[in-house]
Amino acid sequence: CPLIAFKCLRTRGETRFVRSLRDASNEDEYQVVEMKSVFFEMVLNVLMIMIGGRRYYNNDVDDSRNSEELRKFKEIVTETFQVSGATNIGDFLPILRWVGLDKLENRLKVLKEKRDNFMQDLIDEHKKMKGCQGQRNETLIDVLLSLQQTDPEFYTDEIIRGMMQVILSAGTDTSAATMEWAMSLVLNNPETLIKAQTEIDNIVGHSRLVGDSDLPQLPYLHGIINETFRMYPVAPMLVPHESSTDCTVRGYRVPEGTMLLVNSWAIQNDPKLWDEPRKFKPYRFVNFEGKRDGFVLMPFGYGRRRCPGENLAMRVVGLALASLIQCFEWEIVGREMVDMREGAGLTMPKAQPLVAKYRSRPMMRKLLSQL
Ligand code: HEM
Repeated sequence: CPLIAFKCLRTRGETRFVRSLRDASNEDEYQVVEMKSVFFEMVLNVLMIMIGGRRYYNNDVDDSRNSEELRKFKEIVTETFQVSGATNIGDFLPILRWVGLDKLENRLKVLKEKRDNFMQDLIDEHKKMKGCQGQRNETLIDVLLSLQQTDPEFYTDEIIRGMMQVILSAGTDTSAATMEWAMSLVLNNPETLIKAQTEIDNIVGHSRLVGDSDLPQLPYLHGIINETFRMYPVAPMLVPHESSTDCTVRGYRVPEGTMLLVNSWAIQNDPKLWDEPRKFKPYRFVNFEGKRDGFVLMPFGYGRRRCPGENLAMRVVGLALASLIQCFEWEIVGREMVDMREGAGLTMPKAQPLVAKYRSRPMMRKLLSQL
Protein backbone atom coordinates (compact mmCIF):
# COMPACT_ATOMS: atom_id res chain seq x y z
CA CYS A 1 0.00 0.00 0.00
CA PRO A 2 1.74 3.21 -1.13
CA LEU A 3 0.00 5.10 1.69
CA ILE A 4 2.17 3.50 4.35
CA ALA A 5 5.14 5.24 2.78
CA PHE A 6 4.08 8.44 4.58
CA LYS A 7 5.53 6.98 7.74
CA CYS A 8 7.05 10.14 9.14
CA LEU A 9 3.77 12.07 8.86
CA ARG A 10 1.73 9.16 10.22
CA THR A 11 4.01 8.70 13.23
CA ARG A 12 3.55 12.40 14.04
CA GLY A 13 -0.19 11.79 14.32
CA GLU A 14 0.20 8.69 16.42
CA THR A 15 2.64 10.22 18.92
CA ARG A 16 0.29 13.18 19.37
CA PHE A 17 -2.52 10.78 20.17
CA VAL A 18 -0.53 9.31 23.09
CA ARG A 19 0.51 12.79 24.19
CA SER A 20 -3.07 14.03 24.29
CA LEU A 21 -4.13 11.07 26.46
CA ARG A 22 -1.11 11.68 28.70
CA ASP A 23 -2.10 15.35 29.09
CA ALA A 24 -5.63 14.40 30.10
CA SER A 25 -4.45 11.73 32.55
CA ASN A 26 -3.53 11.92 36.19
CA GLU A 27 -0.53 9.90 37.32
CA ASP A 28 -2.09 8.28 40.34
CA GLU A 29 -5.81 8.43 39.88
CA TYR A 30 -7.81 6.81 37.12
CA GLN A 31 -9.49 9.16 34.62
CA VAL A 32 -12.64 8.30 32.71
CA VAL A 33 -12.45 8.69 28.94
CA GLU A 34 -14.94 8.21 26.11
CA MET A 35 -12.95 6.17 23.59
CA LYS A 36 -15.15 6.36 20.48
CA SER A 37 -14.31 10.01 19.78
CA VAL A 38 -10.67 9.54 20.90
CA PHE A 39 -10.17 6.85 18.23
CA PHE A 40 -12.18 8.66 15.57
CA GLU A 41 -10.27 11.93 16.00
CA MET A 42 -6.94 10.12 16.08
CA VAL A 43 -7.56 8.29 12.77
CA LEU A 44 -8.92 11.43 11.13
CA ASN A 45 -5.83 13.35 12.25
CA VAL A 46 -3.45 10.66 11.01
CA LEU A 47 -5.16 10.55 7.60
CA MET A 48 -5.39 14.35 7.28
CA ILE A 49 -1.71 14.74 8.21
CA MET A 50 -0.81 12.19 5.52
CA ILE A 51 -3.11 13.73 2.92
CA GLY A 52 -2.56 17.44 3.49
CA GLY A 53 0.04 17.82 6.24
CA ARG A 54 -2.34 19.03 8.96
CA ARG A 55 -4.53 17.76 11.67
CA TYR A 56 -7.87 19.20 12.71
CA TYR A 57 -8.57 17.95 16.19
CA ASN A 58 -7.10 18.79 19.62
CA ASN A 59 -6.83 22.29 20.89
CA ASP A 60 -3.07 22.72 21.04
CA VAL A 61 -2.97 24.16 17.54
CA ASP A 62 0.45 23.70 15.98
CA ASP A 63 0.16 24.07 12.25
CA SER A 64 -0.49 27.26 10.33
CA ARG A 65 -4.19 26.60 9.89
CA ASN A 66 -6.67 29.16 11.12
CA SER A 67 -9.70 28.56 13.27
CA GLU A 68 -12.12 29.16 10.38
CA GLU A 69 -10.59 26.24 8.47
CA LEU A 70 -10.85 24.05 11.57
CA ARG A 71 -14.51 25.03 12.03
CA LYS A 72 -15.32 24.21 8.39
CA PHE A 73 -13.62 20.83 8.61
CA LYS A 74 -15.51 19.80 11.76
CA GLU A 75 -18.80 20.96 10.23
CA ILE A 76 -18.16 18.83 7.12
CA VAL A 77 -17.27 15.75 9.20
CA THR A 78 -20.34 16.10 11.44
CA GLU A 79 -22.69 16.63 8.50
CA THR A 80 -21.20 13.74 6.53
CA PHE A 81 -22.01 11.43 9.42
CA GLN A 82 -25.51 12.80 9.81
CA VAL A 83 -26.39 12.11 6.17
CA SER A 84 -24.39 8.95 5.49
CA GLY A 85 -26.58 6.63 7.55
CA ALA A 86 -29.88 8.31 6.68
CA THR A 87 -32.59 6.66 4.57
CA ASN A 88 -33.40 8.58 1.43
CA ILE A 89 -37.14 8.69 0.94
CA GLY A 90 -36.56 9.74 -2.71
CA ASP A 91 -35.05 6.28 -3.42
CA PHE A 92 -38.41 4.69 -2.64
CA LEU A 93 -40.77 7.39 -3.96
CA PRO A 94 -39.03 8.87 -7.03
CA ILE A 95 -41.97 11.25 -7.53
CA LEU A 96 -40.66 13.28 -4.59
CA ARG A 97 -37.59 14.11 -6.68
CA TRP A 98 -39.70 15.64 -9.41
CA VAL A 99 -41.66 17.78 -6.99
CA GLY A 100 -38.46 18.85 -5.21
CA LEU A 101 -39.21 17.24 -1.85
CA ASP A 102 -36.15 15.00 -1.86
CA LYS A 103 -34.49 16.84 1.00
CA LEU A 104 -31.64 14.38 1.60
CA GLU A 105 -30.49 14.62 -2.01
CA ASN A 106 -30.40 18.42 -1.70
CA ARG A 107 -28.45 18.24 1.55
CA LEU A 108 -25.98 15.87 -0.09
CA LYS A 109 -25.48 18.30 -2.98
CA VAL A 110 -24.75 21.20 -0.62
CA LEU A 111 -22.41 19.02 1.45
CA LYS A 112 -20.56 17.83 -1.65
CA GLU A 113 -19.99 21.44 -2.68
CA LYS A 114 -18.67 22.37 0.77
CA ARG A 115 -16.39 19.33 0.78
CA ASP A 116 -15.11 20.02 -2.75
CA ASN A 117 -14.32 23.64 -1.84
CA PHE A 118 -12.47 22.56 1.28
CA MET A 119 -10.40 19.94 -0.56
CA GLN A 120 -9.73 22.33 -3.45
CA ASP A 121 -8.41 25.01 -1.04
CA LEU A 122 -5.93 22.43 0.30
CA ILE A 123 -4.88 21.46 -3.24
CA ASP A 124 -4.46 25.13 -4.28
CA GLU A 125 -2.39 25.80 -1.18
CA HIS A 126 -0.10 22.88 -2.07
CA LYS A 127 0.22 24.22 -5.61
CA LYS A 128 1.35 27.58 -4.19
CA MET A 129 3.87 25.87 -1.91
CA LYS A 130 5.44 23.97 -4.83
CA GLY A 131 9.20 24.23 -4.61
CA CYS A 132 9.24 24.35 -0.78
CA GLN A 133 8.98 20.53 -0.45
CA GLY A 134 12.53 20.32 0.90
CA GLN A 135 11.43 22.28 4.00
CA ARG A 136 8.52 20.00 4.92
CA ASN A 137 7.43 16.36 4.63
CA GLU A 138 5.92 15.34 1.32
CA THR A 139 2.16 14.76 1.56
CA LEU A 140 -0.22 12.67 -0.54
CA ILE A 141 -1.42 15.86 -2.28
CA ASP A 142 2.21 16.66 -3.27
CA VAL A 143 2.55 13.19 -4.79
CA LEU A 144 -0.74 13.44 -6.68
CA LEU A 145 0.18 16.92 -7.95
CA SER A 146 3.48 15.63 -9.29
CA LEU A 147 1.55 12.88 -11.10
CA GLN A 148 -0.68 15.63 -12.47
CA GLN A 149 2.37 17.10 -14.18
CA THR A 150 3.19 13.83 -15.97
CA ASP A 151 -0.39 12.69 -16.64
CA PRO A 152 -2.61 15.81 -16.51
CA GLU A 153 -5.56 14.19 -18.27
CA PHE A 154 -6.03 11.54 -15.62
CA TYR A 155 -4.86 13.34 -12.45
CA THR A 156 -7.23 16.29 -12.67
CA ASP A 157 -8.06 18.27 -9.52
CA GLU A 158 -11.42 16.51 -9.49
CA ILE A 159 -9.78 13.07 -9.41
CA ILE A 160 -7.44 14.22 -6.61
CA ARG A 161 -10.40 15.55 -4.59
CA GLY A 162 -12.18 12.22 -5.13
CA MET A 163 -9.15 10.26 -3.89
CA MET A 164 -8.86 12.42 -0.77
CA GLN A 165 -12.55 11.94 -0.08
CA VAL A 166 -12.56 8.17 -0.59
CA ILE A 167 -9.58 7.68 1.73
CA LEU A 168 -11.28 9.70 4.46
CA SER A 169 -14.66 8.04 4.15
CA ALA A 170 -13.41 4.46 3.72
CA GLY A 171 -10.56 4.72 6.24
CA THR A 172 -11.78 6.68 9.25
CA ASP A 173 -14.83 4.98 10.68
CA THR A 174 -13.64 1.45 9.83
CA SER A 175 -10.30 1.81 11.62
CA ALA A 176 -11.73 3.74 14.60
CA ALA A 177 -14.59 1.27 15.15
CA THR A 178 -12.16 -1.69 15.00
CA MET A 179 -10.04 -0.09 17.74
CA GLU A 180 -13.12 0.52 19.88
CA TRP A 181 -14.27 -3.13 19.54
CA ALA A 182 -10.73 -4.36 20.28
CA MET A 183 -10.37 -2.22 23.42
CA SER A 184 -13.83 -3.33 24.59
CA LEU A 185 -12.86 -6.98 24.16
CA VAL A 186 -9.61 -6.66 26.10
CA LEU A 187 -11.34 -4.74 28.90
CA ASN A 188 -13.86 -7.58 29.23
CA ASN A 189 -10.97 -10.10 29.16
CA PRO A 190 -8.32 -8.46 31.38
CA GLU A 191 -5.99 -11.48 31.18
CA THR A 192 -5.53 -10.71 27.45
CA LEU A 193 -4.57 -7.13 28.28
CA ILE A 194 -1.88 -8.39 30.67
CA LYS A 195 -0.55 -10.85 28.06
CA ALA A 196 -0.36 -8.11 25.42
CA GLN A 197 1.33 -5.75 27.89
CA THR A 198 3.93 -8.42 28.80
CA GLU A 199 4.62 -9.10 25.12
CA ILE A 200 5.19 -5.38 24.41
CA ASP A 201 7.32 -4.94 27.56
CA ASN A 202 9.53 -7.87 26.51
CA ILE A 203 10.02 -6.71 22.93
CA VAL A 204 9.99 -2.90 23.27
CA GLY A 205 10.75 -2.17 26.93
CA HIS A 206 9.94 1.11 28.67
CA SER A 207 12.49 3.55 27.30
CA ARG A 208 10.89 4.09 23.89
CA LEU A 209 7.45 4.14 22.35
CA VAL A 210 6.41 1.07 20.35
CA GLY A 211 6.99 1.70 16.63
CA ASP A 212 6.17 0.35 13.18
CA SER A 213 9.15 -2.00 13.08
CA ASP A 214 8.06 -3.70 16.35
CA LEU A 215 4.69 -4.79 15.00
CA PRO A 216 5.88 -8.01 13.28
CA GLN A 217 7.39 -9.09 16.64
CA LEU A 218 4.04 -8.85 18.44
CA PRO A 219 2.04 -11.98 17.48
CA TYR A 220 -0.26 -11.82 20.50
CA LEU A 221 -1.25 -8.22 19.68
CA HIS A 222 -2.04 -9.37 16.14
CA GLY A 223 -4.08 -12.19 17.64
CA ILE A 224 -6.16 -9.56 19.47
CA ILE A 225 -6.67 -7.56 16.27
CA ASN A 226 -7.57 -10.62 14.15
CA GLU A 227 -9.91 -11.95 16.81
CA THR A 228 -11.62 -8.53 16.85
CA PHE A 229 -12.00 -8.63 13.06
CA ARG A 230 -13.41 -12.15 13.31
CA MET A 231 -15.97 -11.47 16.03
CA TYR A 232 -16.90 -7.86 15.23
CA PRO A 233 -16.09 -7.17 11.55
CA VAL A 234 -16.90 -3.53 10.81
CA ALA A 235 -18.06 -4.52 7.32
CA PRO A 236 -20.04 -7.69 8.21
CA MET A 237 -21.57 -7.97 4.71
CA LEU A 238 -18.42 -6.60 3.00
CA VAL A 239 -19.48 -4.18 0.23
CA PRO A 240 -22.19 -5.09 -2.33
CA HIS A 241 -20.88 -6.24 -5.73
CA GLU A 242 -22.78 -6.74 -8.97
CA SER A 243 -22.04 -9.27 -11.74
CA SER A 244 -21.27 -7.41 -14.97
CA THR A 245 -22.20 -10.42 -17.17
CA ASP A 246 -23.93 -13.80 -16.79
CA CYS A 247 -21.61 -16.31 -15.15
CA THR A 248 -21.59 -19.66 -13.36
CA VAL A 249 -19.86 -20.04 -9.98
CA ARG A 250 -19.51 -23.59 -8.64
CA GLY A 251 -22.59 -24.68 -10.57
CA TYR A 252 -24.71 -21.68 -9.53
CA ARG A 253 -25.93 -19.55 -12.42
CA VAL A 254 -25.50 -15.84 -11.64
CA PRO A 255 -27.36 -13.60 -14.11
CA GLU A 256 -25.91 -10.23 -15.13
CA GLY A 257 -26.78 -7.46 -12.68
CA THR A 258 -27.16 -9.73 -9.62
CA MET A 259 -26.18 -8.07 -6.36
CA LEU A 260 -23.81 -10.23 -4.33
CA LEU A 261 -23.57 -9.76 -0.57
CA VAL A 262 -21.03 -11.84 1.37
CA ASN A 263 -22.01 -12.52 4.97
CA SER A 264 -18.49 -12.57 6.36
CA TRP A 265 -19.81 -12.36 9.93
CA ALA A 266 -21.59 -15.73 9.54
CA ILE A 267 -18.46 -17.40 8.08
CA GLN A 268 -16.19 -15.95 10.75
CA ASN A 269 -18.50 -17.10 13.53
CA ASP A 270 -19.48 -20.49 12.10
CA PRO A 271 -19.04 -23.25 14.75
CA LYS A 272 -18.17 -25.69 11.93
CA LEU A 273 -15.10 -23.59 11.14
CA TRP A 274 -14.19 -22.13 14.52
CA ASP A 275 -13.87 -23.68 17.95
CA GLU A 276 -16.12 -21.75 20.43
CA PRO A 277 -16.61 -18.88 17.96
CA ARG A 278 -18.17 -16.46 20.46
CA LYS A 279 -15.19 -16.73 22.83
CA PHE A 280 -12.43 -14.15 22.57
CA LYS A 281 -9.28 -16.25 22.07
CA PRO A 282 -6.41 -14.26 20.54
CA TYR A 283 -4.13 -17.32 20.77
CA ARG A 284 -6.08 -19.07 18.03
CA PHE A 285 -4.34 -16.76 15.56
CA VAL A 286 -0.78 -17.56 16.57
CA ASN A 287 0.53 -19.70 13.63
CA PHE A 288 -2.75 -19.12 11.74
CA GLU A 289 -1.14 -17.83 8.50
CA GLY A 290 -2.09 -20.52 5.91
CA LYS A 291 -5.75 -20.64 6.95
CA ARG A 292 -6.43 -17.21 5.49
CA ASP A 293 -6.47 -18.79 2.05
CA GLY A 294 -9.48 -20.86 3.02
CA PHE A 295 -11.74 -17.74 3.01
CA VAL A 296 -12.52 -18.20 6.69
CA LEU A 297 -11.37 -14.71 7.74
CA MET A 298 -11.97 -11.82 5.36
CA PRO A 299 -12.32 -8.49 7.19
CA PHE A 300 -10.91 -6.64 4.16
CA GLY A 301 -12.77 -8.63 1.48
CA TYR A 302 -11.07 -10.61 -1.27
CA GLY A 303 -10.06 -10.39 -4.91
CA ARG A 304 -9.70 -7.38 -7.16
CA ARG A 305 -11.93 -5.13 -5.08
CA ARG A 306 -10.45 -6.02 -1.70
CA CYS A 307 -9.61 -3.11 0.58
CA PRO A 308 -6.58 -1.18 -0.72
CA GLY A 309 -6.09 0.36 2.75
CA GLU A 310 -5.47 -2.96 4.55
CA ASN A 311 -1.74 -2.46 5.20
CA LEU A 312 -2.24 1.09 6.38
CA ALA A 313 -5.17 0.09 8.59
CA MET A 314 -3.18 -2.78 10.15
CA ARG A 315 -0.40 -0.35 11.06
CA VAL A 316 -2.62 2.44 12.37
CA VAL A 317 -4.81 0.05 14.39
CA GLY A 318 -1.78 -1.97 15.56
CA LEU A 319 0.27 1.02 16.64
CA ALA A 320 -2.62 2.81 18.34
CA LEU A 321 -3.59 -0.27 20.38
CA ALA A 322 0.03 -1.14 21.14
CA SER A 323 0.80 2.36 22.44
CA LEU A 324 -2.35 2.47 24.58
CA ILE A 325 -1.46 -0.91 26.08
CA GLN A 326 2.22 0.00 26.52
CA CYS A 327 1.70 3.41 28.14
CA PHE A 328 -1.46 3.11 30.25
CA GLU A 329 -3.32 0.87 32.67
CA TRP A 330 -6.94 0.28 31.61
CA GLU A 331 -10.03 -0.70 33.54
CA ILE A 332 -13.78 -1.03 33.12
CA VAL A 333 -15.89 1.79 34.65
CA GLY A 334 -18.07 0.35 37.43
CA ARG A 335 -18.79 -3.35 37.88
CA GLU A 336 -20.66 -4.11 34.67
CA MET A 337 -18.83 -5.67 31.73
CA VAL A 338 -18.52 -3.46 28.64
CA ASP A 339 -21.76 -3.64 26.65
CA MET A 340 -20.92 -5.52 23.41
CA ARG A 341 -24.21 -5.02 21.59
CA GLU A 342 -24.02 -3.93 17.98
CA GLY A 343 -25.69 -0.74 16.82
CA ALA A 344 -26.97 0.27 13.38
CA GLY A 345 -24.80 2.15 10.92
CA LEU A 346 -22.79 1.95 7.74
CA THR A 347 -19.84 0.32 9.51
CA MET A 348 -20.95 -1.90 12.38
CA PRO A 349 -20.66 0.42 15.42
CA LYS A 350 -21.04 -0.41 19.09
CA ALA A 351 -24.55 0.36 20.32
CA GLN A 352 -23.02 2.12 23.33
CA PRO A 353 -19.77 4.07 22.88
CA LEU A 354 -16.93 2.66 24.96
CA VAL A 355 -16.15 4.53 28.16
CA ALA A 356 -13.08 3.31 30.08
CA LYS A 357 -10.81 4.25 33.00
CA TYR A 358 -7.08 4.76 32.50
CA ARG A 359 -3.93 6.07 34.13
CA SER A 360 -0.28 6.11 33.08
CA ARG A 361 1.83 3.06 33.96
CA PRO A 362 4.49 3.99 36.56
CA MET A 363 7.34 2.52 34.47
CA MET A 364 6.25 4.61 31.45
CA ARG A 365 5.98 8.00 33.21
CA LYS A 366 9.53 9.13 32.43
CA LEU A 367 9.09 8.42 28.71
CA LEU A 368 5.61 9.96 28.64
CA SER A 369 6.93 13.17 30.19
CA GLN A 370 9.47 13.45 27.35
CA LEU A 371 6.96 13.05 24.47
C1 HEM B 1 -9.90 -1.63 9.94
C2 HEM B 1 -9.97 -0.90 8.87
C3 HEM B 1 -10.62 -1.28 7.56
C4 HEM B 1 -11.48 -2.31 7.25
C5 HEM B 1 -11.98 -3.40 8.18
C6 HEM B 1 -11.80 -2.17 5.84
C7 HEM B 1 -12.63 -3.07 5.16
C8 HEM B 1 -12.96 -2.92 3.82
C9 HEM B 1 -13.84 -3.82 3.10
C10 HEM B 1 -14.51 -5.06 3.68
C11 HEM B 1 -13.95 -3.36 1.85
C12 HEM B 1 -14.79 -3.96 0.71
C13 HEM B 1 -14.02 -5.07 0.02
C14 HEM B 1 -14.87 -5.79 -0.97
O1 HEM B 1 -15.62 -5.13 -1.71
O2 HEM B 1 -14.81 -7.02 -1.03
C15 HEM B 1 -13.15 -2.14 1.74
C16 HEM B 1 -13.04 -1.36 0.62
C17 HEM B 1 -12.28 -0.22 0.55
N1 HEM B 1 -11.45 0.30 1.52
FE1 HEM B 1 -11.20 -0.45 3.38
N2 HEM B 1 -11.17 -1.08 5.34
C18 HEM B 1 -10.43 -0.50 6.34
C19 HEM B 1 -9.61 0.63 6.25
C20 HEM B 1 -9.38 1.34 5.10
C21 HEM B 1 -8.45 2.44 4.98
C22 HEM B 1 -7.56 2.97 6.12
C23 HEM B 1 -8.56 2.91 3.70
C24 HEM B 1 -7.83 4.03 3.00
C25 HEM B 1 -6.87 4.73 3.49
C26 HEM B 1 -9.55 2.09 3.02
C27 HEM B 1 -9.94 2.26 1.71
C28 HEM B 1 -10.84 1.45 1.04
C29 HEM B 1 -11.31 1.68 -0.32
C30 HEM B 1 -10.89 2.86 -1.23
C31 HEM B 1 -12.20 0.64 -0.63
C32 HEM B 1 -12.95 0.42 -1.95
C33 HEM B 1 -12.12 -0.48 -2.85
C34 HEM B 1 -12.82 -0.81 -4.18
O3 HEM B 1 -14.04 -0.76 -4.24
O4 HEM B 1 -12.13 -1.14 -5.15
N3 HEM B 1 -10.01 1.14 3.90
N4 HEM B 1 -12.54 -1.91 2.96
